[in-house]
Amino acid sequence: MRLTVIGTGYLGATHAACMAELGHEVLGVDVDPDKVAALQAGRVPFHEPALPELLAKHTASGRLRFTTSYEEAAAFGEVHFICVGTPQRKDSEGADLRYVDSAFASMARYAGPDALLVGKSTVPVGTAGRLADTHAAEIAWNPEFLREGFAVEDTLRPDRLVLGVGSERAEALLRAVYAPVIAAGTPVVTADFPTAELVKTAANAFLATKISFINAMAEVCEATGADVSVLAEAIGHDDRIGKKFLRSGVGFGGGCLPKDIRAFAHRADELGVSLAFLREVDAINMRRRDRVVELARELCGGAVLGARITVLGAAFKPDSDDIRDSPALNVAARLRLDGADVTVHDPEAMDNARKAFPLLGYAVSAEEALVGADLVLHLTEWPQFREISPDTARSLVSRPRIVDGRGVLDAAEWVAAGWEFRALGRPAPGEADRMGRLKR
Ligand SMILES: NC(=O)C1=CN([C@@H]2O[C@H](COP(=O)(O)OP(=O)(O)OC[C@H]3O[C@@H](n4cnc5c(N)ncnc54)[C@H](O)[C@@H]3O)[C@@H](O)[C@H]2O)C=CC1
Ligand SMILES: O=C(O)[C@H]1O[C@H](OP(=O)(O)OP(=O)(O)OC[C@H]2O[C@@H](n3ccc(=O)[nH]c3=O)[C@H](O)[C@@H]2O)[C@H](O)[C@@H](O)[C@@H]1O
Repeated sequence: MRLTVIGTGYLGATHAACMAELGHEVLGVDVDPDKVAALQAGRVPFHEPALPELLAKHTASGRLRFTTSYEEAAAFGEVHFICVGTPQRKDSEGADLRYVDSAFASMARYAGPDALLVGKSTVPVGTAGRLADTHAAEIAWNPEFLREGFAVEDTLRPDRLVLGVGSERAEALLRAVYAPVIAAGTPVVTADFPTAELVKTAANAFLATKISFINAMAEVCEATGADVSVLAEAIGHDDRIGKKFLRSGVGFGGGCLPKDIRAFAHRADELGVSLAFLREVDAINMRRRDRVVELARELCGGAVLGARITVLGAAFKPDSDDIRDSPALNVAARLRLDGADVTVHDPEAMDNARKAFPLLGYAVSAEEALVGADLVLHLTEWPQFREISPDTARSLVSRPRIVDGRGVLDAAEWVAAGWEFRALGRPAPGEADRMGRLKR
């Protein structure tokens, strides 16, 4: 089939390359000419494992092309996937739909009567219906559940496909697009527009809630001397709870979970339904960042003014260079504001971080970042950081003090190398002998 993908960011570029991998002829469209030029040259303008190989393969074969022209896109294919951004509005918690509205309007203007416009962006419930009422072209909604860092794998082998359709023809077209994925046994859920839209926001709300649940337990652990990592493991053994998304730490960030729970709570208010608990989920999440800042102050003797602080990590999660709402950079920037001399290192997100936070210091390697540090904060769990030898690190810093904001470093190893070691939601190693006694 001949497909177009409108908006070629993290979602759209991945979707375009994966649709080519499924055997389709694909034309990607973006309003950003630099992005289009990079993609057309076979270069992915962000870090996403496995995507560069796929993009190079299909741009070289000519099966995948990119353009800035909607006119060309309308003439090219019949099914158009809309993957533009839906960031948080500047003036409220709600989603900014201007890019979605503009992409649908542009496509509807040029598209022929047989075109199917398929929304993939995450939108407030009711958006698809409103667009269907506004435009003559047929509309469908096919929300996306991929995770950054696993985007290609998640697109080619998703847990499920959700097809929000208003006609048998739309369903048949989408089933044809995804035929190889469906043939591999992927469950398909067909739904009306509002249900399809809600599946997406509900899934992200559930994931965010699970993370904040364990982080709220971390707060209770901190107040009692209990250990949240043991707690998470133990409750995770219950199949009904499961171990996934129970990693406590500095909390969730990124271009999706934070803005999606805010937009969902906002939309629910408009509908007269209370999703107030999502505001608590958000608040718990933001308190974890406060807690790291507070721990940094505590470890630096009450104030960070003048302290040299190393922040390991800038991306919102490993295997990504995405710094949107990154907990690591949020903490780093706040410490800088409090007068600390902050140096950041990240294996992939340095360019993006530098652009967004030019006042922070940056080091080309973790080792360079550690030199002379009074305090080390481990805030994005890149595998590379787990390989740092506590002994080597000890020889580089001024004062061996570390906060593990992701709960993955081996405390015993760091303590044995002479480090003062703190992790969120876990007793400091020296406190272990008080096991079984309540702190308060
Ligand atoms: N990043 C992710 O992992 C996932 C994102 N989503 C959702 O997908 C949507 C896109 O997210 P990202 O790809 O992360 O955003 P992004 O910001 O990386 O990409 C959006 C792209 O759309 C382009 N664009 C904006 N207006 C346009 C227009 N009128 N015509 C053509 N292109 C236009 C921008 O230049 C940009 O390249 C959002 O709704 C997001 O919530 C859903 C699942 C996963
Ligand atoms: O709508 C979206 O864009 C996507 O949002 C998330 O994907 P993503 O943001 O790429 O990354 P996640 O792996 O979900 O991690 C999100 C944040 O939660 C944090 N996290 C995750 C898991 C966990 O146990 N604890 C935890 O703090 C991560 O460090 C990261 O900051 C969802 O997992 C995807 O299904 C969804 O498609």
